[in-house]
Amino acid sequence: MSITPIIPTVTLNNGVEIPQLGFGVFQVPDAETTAAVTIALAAGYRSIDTAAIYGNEAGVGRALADSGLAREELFVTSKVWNSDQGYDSTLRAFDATLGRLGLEALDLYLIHWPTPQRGLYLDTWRALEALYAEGRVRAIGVSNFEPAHLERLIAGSSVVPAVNQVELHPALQNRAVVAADTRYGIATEVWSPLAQGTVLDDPTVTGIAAAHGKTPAQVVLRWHLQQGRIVIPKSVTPRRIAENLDVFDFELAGDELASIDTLDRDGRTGPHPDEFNA
Ligand SMILES: NC(=O)C1=CN([C@@H]2O[C@H](COP(=O)(O)OP(=O)(O)OC[C@H]3O[C@@H](n4cnc5c(N)ncnc54)[C@H](OP(=O)(O)O)[C@@H]3O)[C@@H](O)[C@H]2O)C=CC1
Ligand SMILES: O=C(O)C(=O)[C@@H](O)[C@H](O)C(=O)CO
Repeated sequence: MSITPIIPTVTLNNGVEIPQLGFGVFQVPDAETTAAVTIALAAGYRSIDTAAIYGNEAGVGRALADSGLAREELFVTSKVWNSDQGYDSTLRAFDATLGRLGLEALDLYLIHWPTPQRGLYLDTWRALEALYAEGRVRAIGVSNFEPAHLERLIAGSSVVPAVNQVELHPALQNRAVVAADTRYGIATEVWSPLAQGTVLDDPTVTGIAAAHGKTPAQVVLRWHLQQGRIVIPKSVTPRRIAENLDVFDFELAGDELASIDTLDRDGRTGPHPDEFNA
């Protein structure tokens, strides 16, 4: 008999609690998203990370509606895409996102990328602040914000982001961003926590996995969790969806965490936020 794990939560800077482990759906076609999210919810995930640009908010919404789970049991995140930045266009994008998801409110809404060349992330943030003030979203945050972007945002606004969702895994530990998040009281949420699978054959990781009778993916997720980070691994493979949740029955020792720390090598899988201007 499988037991549904209890997923710990992280308390955000406005008191809202977010599950520390959620389910990401980047690169999952809309038609396949309902099945993947349904499997994830049945396995015990309660937090789903999507974005307008993923084109699968409707698929997520169908799975949420069919799940039979009460709305307050779920934590749903989406993001405003770069081309929708700006005050009015962000408000319109948010309405469209809610419509596709079939929800009345979001749990977390993020600015997807700063795209600093546009010069619009402050206007975009003001729209998120308005949505937050109206109670249409329980927490607002950013994604892919470097320390300088955070500094400018916080200096020019009244709500400190609750979350900064950034690329982080053993090969790209993004220490300066984590330090800035901590300094400002922002929770770091990790995208590509498994580096899209590319760190799973590293001998340090496989050695620790063998010692614990766990998989490399479970070891990498545990490394994140024990450092307080929020993770949103993606999989469309039922066995892996369950595997990635089965990480609450073992603990890495301090020297094991430290040996994974040594794998940092600027191994970015995505674009640098200062350069990404799509
Ligand atoms: N804010 C942002 O800019 C970004 C946000 N994200 C968010 O973060 C989420 C996670 O990041 P993502 O880039 O998808 O990458 P992940 O690091 O979660 O890796 C996903 C890849 O790893 C494979 N995988 C998953 N679990 C296992 C396992 N247990 N063993 C072996 N392989 C495994 C998956 O394969 P398979 O599916 O075939 O099982 C898939 O190829 C996204 O889905 C999205 O929600 C991602 C990128 C950017
Ligand atoms: O997955 C995301 O959330 C992203 O923003 C990126 O992966 C982006 O869409 C991209 O494809 C960059 O090359």
